[in-house]
Order: sequence, then structure tokens, then C-alpha cells
Amino acid sequence: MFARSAARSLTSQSRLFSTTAARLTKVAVLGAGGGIGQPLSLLLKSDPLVTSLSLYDIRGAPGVAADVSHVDTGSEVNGYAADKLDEALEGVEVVVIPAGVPRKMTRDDLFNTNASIVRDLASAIGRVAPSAHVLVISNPVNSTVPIVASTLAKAGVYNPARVFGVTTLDVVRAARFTAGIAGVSPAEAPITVVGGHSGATIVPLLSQSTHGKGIKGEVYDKLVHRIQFGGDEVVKAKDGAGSATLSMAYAGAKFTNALLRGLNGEKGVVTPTFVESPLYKDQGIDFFSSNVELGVNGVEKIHPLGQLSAEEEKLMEACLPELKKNIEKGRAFVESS
Ligand SMILES: NC(=O)C1=CN([C@@H]2O[C@H](COP(=O)(O)OP(=O)(O)OC[C@H]3O[C@@H](n4cnc5c(N)ncnc54)[C@H](O)[C@@H]3O)[C@@H](O)[C@H]2O)C=CC1
Ligand SMILES: O=C([O-])CC(=O)C(=O)O
Repeated sequence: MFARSAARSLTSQSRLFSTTAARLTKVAVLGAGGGIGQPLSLLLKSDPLVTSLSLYDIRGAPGVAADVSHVDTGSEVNGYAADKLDEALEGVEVVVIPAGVPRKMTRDDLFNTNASIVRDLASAIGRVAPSAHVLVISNPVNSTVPIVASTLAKAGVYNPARVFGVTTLDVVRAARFTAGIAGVSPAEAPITVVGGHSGATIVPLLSQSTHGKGIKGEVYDKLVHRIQFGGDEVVKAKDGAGSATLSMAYAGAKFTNALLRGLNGEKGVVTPTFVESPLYKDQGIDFFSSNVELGVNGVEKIHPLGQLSAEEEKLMEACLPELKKNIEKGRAFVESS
């Protein structure tokens, strides 16, 4: 079912999973009973690089685990009820967090509910699995990632190479939408998306893409808007029933597979992700999404942005102040907790 392939970047491949080696990896999903958590758990059960899957939620995880465990792949699956968080985290190397509420309005509206959920989960990770790699899906990502980092730092176990905001859905959308305009396969139209994960903080670098660089004028403006506000399309279409879940599960599984490939020693695994980054530290922005090489230690190398077009410079001007505010809000929440 899954093809083996030579090392190559995540953004240049269309297959969901790719593997070059086998190594024992225990992965936990916190929020496994939710709209993202359930399909994500199924996809991770299908990933040959996952050998053990630990599913936790305050509601319904044992049922999801029993269901997913019948899938005929090698990994073992265990489900944990609300009071079993510590057990769920034991021996885990990779923790994926889609726990929390989805939005009705803006992602920032979620802050009040999700900030404490993410902080408490990070605190348990710091206690039970302090060297785990933590992949944050819960919104607002621009704030929840600093919350995880600050919580782990408070516990004295923060390793910046091991905390990631999952921005892969922006990358997936950018490739899909650009390919639609260019009339090519999305696999031929990888787009680097940088910045953060909400509206104006999402900056697609179309000028660096073979099929994106020729898109100009109104078509360009509409494409950028669609990439930045793709989440709104889904929220609107679901009409009160939540936000993107299936495409996010796909994106979450894709990023997890990329990290597992890196942890396995595969070289050249490069994809955008929101991490502690030197790129805009001089402007007081400590977290930023850009192309990152993933390796045995998690973050191996943060790539420079490369040449930006005049339009992208303008997008970046709008991105940076908003991103800075979002990051500060996350940090301040942990400081005052
Ligand atoms: N990073 C990204 O690109 C995206 C992020 N999201 C975000 O992912 C999050 C989850 O979205 P959905 O799955 O649609 O929501 P959902 O409401 O369907 O599922 C969330 C799950 O989290 C569980 N939960 C709540 N508190 C918990 C806790 N303390 N510990 C463990 N589990 C807990 C709930 O019981 C529920 O099963 C939202 O914050 C959403 O905004 C959604 C799409 C894309
Ligand atoms: O729009 C939302 O709230 C969910 C999300 O992050 C996305 O779809 O990109």
C-alpha cells in the first residue's frame, strides 16, 4: 500500500506516507475523540512508522481506540479515558494535540477555552514525557505554540527543537489551489507558506514556485486570499458544525509522517512548521513558520526565507505585528497562570 522512496522534501511529494526505515515510535493523540482526532488516529494507524498509538480524550477515546485497533496494520492501539492522561503519555515520543474547541468566529475567539486546555496538556507532557516531540494543532496556533513552549520552560524541560505548530493545512491548501489555477497536479505545485496560522499571518511564497510565480493581478490577489482564509470557507460551509477536520487530519498525518521520517534519520525532509525561530527575533518575534529540516533531533535546520517579491514583502508587513501580538498573548497567559 505504501511506496518506499528516497529522501525528498514533504512539499514535493503528493503521497501521504513515505518511509525508508523502521524504528519503534509511540505516538499519542490528545483529543482523539474529536472531529480531527478520529480521522487523524485512523491515518496514524495506517502509517508504517507508527508502532504504538496512544489515544486520549476527555470523552470517547477508548471507543475510538477499539474501532481503529481492528485495522490490519502492525501498530498496537490503546485508548485512555479522561482520568488516564499520565498513562496515555507514558513512553511516548511524539504527541499530537488536536484537543480543544473549533471556532465559530475568529480563531482568536478560541483563546479563552483552548489556552488552558493546551497549557494543562503541556504540563502533563512536561511531567510524564518531557523529551517528547509536541505537535500542536489546537487553535489559535500562533498563541498555543508559545503556551506549550512557556509551560515546558516553566517545568524546566523546554527543548525548542521539539515543539511544532502544525501549519501543514496551509501548505496543502496552497498546493491544491495553485495547481487548480495552473492546471497541473498539486504534487507539481509545492508552495512554501510562512508566518503563522491565521488570516494575514499566513504568507504564501508564490514567487518561489514554478507554477505560482506566473500568477499575477486579480488572480494572484484572490489566490492569496483563499490560502489565507481557506479555513473560513470550511467554517461557512459547515454552517455552525465546526471547522476543517478531514483535510486537517490529512495534513496532521502528513506532518507527523515527515517528523517520523526525520527522527528515523532520513535526510532532506523539509517542510514549513511554526517553531521557535531566529528569523524575526530581532523584531521581537520568537516563533515563526518557515521551511524547516526535520531530523533525528526534531528541528535540524531552519531555512532562510529566500527572495521575496514586492507583494510578499507587503504581506509580511501585515503578518508580523499580528503574529507578535498573538505570541505575546500566549506567553502572557502562561506567565499569569
Ligand atoms: N492547525 C490547524 O491547521 C487547524 C487547527 N484546528 C483546531 O483543532 C482543534 C480541534 O478541532 P476539532 O477536532 O474540529 O474539534 P472537536 O470539538 O471536534 O474535537 C476536540 C476534541 O478535544 C477534546 N478535548 C477537549 N478538552 C480536552 C482535554 N483537556 N484533553 C483532551 N481532549 C480534550 C474534546 O472532547 C473533543 O473530542 C480546534 O482548536 C481547531 O480550531 C482545526 C483545523 C485546522
Ligand atoms: O479555520 C479554522 O478555525 C480551522 C483552521 O485552522 C483551518 O481550517 O485552517
